[in-house]
Amino acid sequence: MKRICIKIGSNVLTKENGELNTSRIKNIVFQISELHKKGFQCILVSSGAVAAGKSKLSLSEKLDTVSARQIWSSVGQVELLNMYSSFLKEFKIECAQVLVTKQDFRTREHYLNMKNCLNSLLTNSILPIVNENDAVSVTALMFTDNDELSGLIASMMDVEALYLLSNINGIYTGNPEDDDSELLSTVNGDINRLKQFITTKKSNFGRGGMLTKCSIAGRVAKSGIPVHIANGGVDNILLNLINSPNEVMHTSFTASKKASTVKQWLAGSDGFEKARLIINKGAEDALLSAEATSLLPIGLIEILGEFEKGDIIKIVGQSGKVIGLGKTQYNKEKASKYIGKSGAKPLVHYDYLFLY
Ligand SMILES: Nc1ncnc2c1ncn2[C@@H]1O[C@H](COP(=O)(O)OP(=O)(O)O)[C@@H](O)[C@H]1O
Ligand SMILES: N[C@@H](CCC(=O)OP(=O)(O)O)C(=O)O
Repeated sequence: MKRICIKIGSNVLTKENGELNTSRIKNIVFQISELHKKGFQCILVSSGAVAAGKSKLSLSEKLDTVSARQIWSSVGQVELLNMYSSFLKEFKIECAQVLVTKQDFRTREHYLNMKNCLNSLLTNSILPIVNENDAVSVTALMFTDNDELSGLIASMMDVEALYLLSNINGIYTGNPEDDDSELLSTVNGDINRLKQFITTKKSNFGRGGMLTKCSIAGRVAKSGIPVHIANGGVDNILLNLINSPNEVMHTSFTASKKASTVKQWLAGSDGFEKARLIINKGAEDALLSAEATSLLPIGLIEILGEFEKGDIIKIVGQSGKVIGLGKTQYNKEKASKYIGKSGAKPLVHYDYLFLY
């Protein structure tokens, strides 16, 4: 069964004034129904709630931005799901609303509950429509945007591909409006070179911007899932991307070797680390070499924060470069005794290490 995750940005789903774009949503639903007929399982991560609510409700300017966003998103979400649900019914497809927060990815229990729910929906041919629970997810607890959420869902559900549908054809080598900017068709590996091309400009209701989109696409591709950025405003873009990708303007992030489910989980755990381990150059070179290498305490310079056995930690080089995320084999107290010393077993075993 081919399983894919499709993320659709606010600007694809709404008109300039923020109202939901019914013809666009109808075409998206049509494409999903066609994919269902071809045996695809689809997970839809849909933005658009805040925009839809904003177009419906004008609020007092005195109202603080958090409350305004909570009102708009909770009212807009009703509009959004109602529209999806009524259009899907024409194809005899049921949909389900799944609202999540970043915290739900922090605890293994919530993570597995979410995974079980999505698997159960998919095996019953129900379309899960996932969005951030903006009613409770405010300030620090938020995802950067639904690109991040869709990357976490893609890793968690081990999909065949992640499609990020935006209001742009893909990543350009400069300002997309400039004639001499070219569309990048493929991105292999290191995404740092893309940063020179990307401006902080966002679409009207966009939250994260292209830089966020790229870093998430790069991480998901590194964990073994191909990612495609394309223009959701083009009719049948998804069907064309899947059926004849070479004829469609888009940017594809080539997937590395598929990581294990544990590594996929670690890949999505950025921000949930309990501590940071500063490692020396020798350890950094060893971890980043072609050899499968575990992190030994002899390579540690400093431990910032507390951790217990089994906690997630972030590994950082002396230069400040983030090397990866890992799950510890023992706690900080024991690790501290072995900093810079040989003779201890690996603090992070290779099987529980995700390298950027
Ligand atoms: N080099 C670039 N190539 C393509 N888009 C870019 C680039 N630099 C900045 N952008 C901007 O990124 C926007 C898409 O990001 P975002 O607003 O977060 O979209 P979405 O709402 O779909 O997540 C585009 O509308 C474009 O204005
Ligand atoms: N939960 C928010 C998502 C905001 C968001 O990530 O928007 P976008 O950057 O357009 O995908 C909403 O539904 O409006």
